[in-house]
Amino acid sequence: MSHPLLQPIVAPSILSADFANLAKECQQVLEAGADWLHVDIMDGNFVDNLTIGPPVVKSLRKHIPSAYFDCHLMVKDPFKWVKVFSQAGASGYTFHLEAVEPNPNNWSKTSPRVTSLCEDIRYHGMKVGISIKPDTPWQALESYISADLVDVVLIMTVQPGFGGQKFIPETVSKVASLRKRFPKLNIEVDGGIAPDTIQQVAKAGANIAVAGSAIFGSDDRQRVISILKETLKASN
Ligand SMILES: O=C(CO)[C@@H](O)[C@H](O)COP(=O)(O)O
Repeated sequence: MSHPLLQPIVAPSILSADFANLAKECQQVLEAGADWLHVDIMDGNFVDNLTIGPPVVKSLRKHIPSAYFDCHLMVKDPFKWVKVFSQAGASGYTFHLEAVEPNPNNWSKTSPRVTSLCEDIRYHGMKVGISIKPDTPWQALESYISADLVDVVLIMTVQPGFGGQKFIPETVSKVASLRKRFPKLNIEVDGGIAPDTIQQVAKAGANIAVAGSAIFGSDDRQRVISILKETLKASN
């Protein structure tokens, strides 16, 4: 039952939207062709920034009942928020491997904590995502994907914490290795994704692109979304 989503998807990161007009901004990018809304949840602990919490997702869900809210939890304790985000209306719940298993020496093993978190997310009716930072090897995810515990893998192409950073090209080889190993896996990339960087990640095998500043900072959001989508389509 995993990987039912595999298709080109563009997910604007609402972190770069005008928060005072958030519902309108979300509706506008969806009308401009976006597939998902990417919601960056930061707790000022796992990363040095504080952003959106469950009440915001709940309000947005009320205004936009049909949207796919792709929630990216950059938080120290992702176990704590599963139920509350599910009740708020999150569609996908992506946590960081490094938050659950901070010791790199354990990344070659299967962590029962990671397994049980994946199961809990599914139990609460959300798609399961695991994210890794730029320096974390893709192999750390291998056993969870093989065990069919994961719907989406989120490869950070910048250090998590802030929008508007420069894309890290060294992350592209991780996408390529994952695609080679798992031809049907949903691979999402996030950070510095724009019309001038999408080509390399799409060619490497990413099928889901998150973009914040490139979309919300543009005068022609529809055009940016279309370039990202067409580039993903051409490579998938
Ligand atoms: O998760 C994060 C940052 O931690 C991202 O979702 C960024 O918010 C994407 O923003 P851009 O790099 O596209 O501006």
